[in-house]
Amino acid sequence: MGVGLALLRQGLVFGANALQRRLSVSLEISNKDRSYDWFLAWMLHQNQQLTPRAFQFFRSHELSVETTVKQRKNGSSSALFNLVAGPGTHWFQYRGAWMKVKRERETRAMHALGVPWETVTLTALSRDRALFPHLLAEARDLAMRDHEGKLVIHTAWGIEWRPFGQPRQKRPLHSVVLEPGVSEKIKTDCEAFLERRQWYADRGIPYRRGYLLYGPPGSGKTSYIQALAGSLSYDICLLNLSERGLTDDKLVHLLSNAPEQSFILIEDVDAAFNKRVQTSEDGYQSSITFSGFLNALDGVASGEERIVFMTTNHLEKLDPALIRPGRVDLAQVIDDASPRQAQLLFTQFYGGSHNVTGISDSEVQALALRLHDMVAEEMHVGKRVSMAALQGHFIRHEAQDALVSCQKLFSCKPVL
Ligand SMILES: Nc1ncnc2c1ncn2[C@@H]1O[C@H](COP(=O)(O)OP(=O)(O)OP(=O)(O)O)[C@@H](O)[C@H]1O
Repeated sequence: MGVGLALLRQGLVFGANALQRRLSVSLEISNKDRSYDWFLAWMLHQNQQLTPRAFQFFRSHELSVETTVKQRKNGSSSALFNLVAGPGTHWFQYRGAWMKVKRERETRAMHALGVPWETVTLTALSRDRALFPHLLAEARDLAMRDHEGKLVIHTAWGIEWRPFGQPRQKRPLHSVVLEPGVSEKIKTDCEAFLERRQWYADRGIPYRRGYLLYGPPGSGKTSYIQALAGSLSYDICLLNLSERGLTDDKLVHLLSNAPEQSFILIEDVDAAFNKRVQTSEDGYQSSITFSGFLNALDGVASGEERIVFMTTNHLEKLDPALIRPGRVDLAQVIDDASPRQAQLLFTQFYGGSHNVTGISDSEVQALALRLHDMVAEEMHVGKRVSMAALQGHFIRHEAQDALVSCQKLFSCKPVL
């Protein structure tokens, strides 16, 4: 009797397993893969839409919170709390099939950035294998739709690039006021490069272009690069050379595996390689070497497109090896406010549709002209002001008052 029952039990277990194998398909997605974030965002989206027949969560008791901070136009911000399926088991229905989501977190092993490894295992109670590609394609399309018309900033995650934060509203290129012709020069160069892929291939020249924007802090270097990326529908890959754990090998990998249609942005490149030894402010010496960095910039000769933007406040500190043609093809100074730039920034700020001060546009123009003359006079005696300082000043003052207290913003600075 006992033997019979044991056999029956074993038979049932075997049968149930066989049935499960035949009637269900499973898919494992780890947070090493890009589709992991897409899938979680898709789950969240479905949960918010709550289209009961297409998608339905069993009332789950294991939740995680995802907080998104949204900046409003008036500068204030609000936080949205979204409850997503946390580690544990959840069920939902997709295209008529029940699906089990098992989200697991590995607590012992951590990712280099202190993020635990995670996996979600999806098991569909259906024999239809096409469900997963459908679901993943939906999740990817949703993520792409979210990014459409927006600027995505990626940062390095170990040897991978991952989107950092929410996609941002693109900044119009004209809102970064540079000296006449400078923006056009850089944009035209970049566009000409993008049209010459075949030209490079025919001559066996690696298809890459390097830009260096140099000048004092707050002159608009970063803002311009981001606005340019947005105007060309490119993303930004922000590379921090001082990051702990970054090695020469990882750098080569990151530079050769940047997402398509993206600029690689390396800020303050002088700080990273002062005197060819790489140190950060707290004295930490990373394992990247200067020659390793140059090799990574050169990369292996390949047809892959690569556009690198570097910025610095101190051109004189850069090693000539770094700024030779091939590594830096176009170097452009982006300086403190010129009289013309200050005038334009003023009219952009207070004039046209932004005119909420009640003064006429011609009065705004007249004030802008006075600012133009003030900047010219100050420059004459060796005093200058950054565009960032002017912007900050305009934010705090009405058009009529802006000029009164403007003078104290100027300080003596060496001319580049
Ligand atoms: N030329 C400019 N036109 C419009 N706004 C500007 C300009 N320059 C700076 N700003 C404003 O000042 C702020 C700082 O600018 P940004 O970070 O681009 O300067 P930066 O040159 O990259 O500075 P740093 O060298 O310190 O990194 C931004 O909010 C930007 O809007």
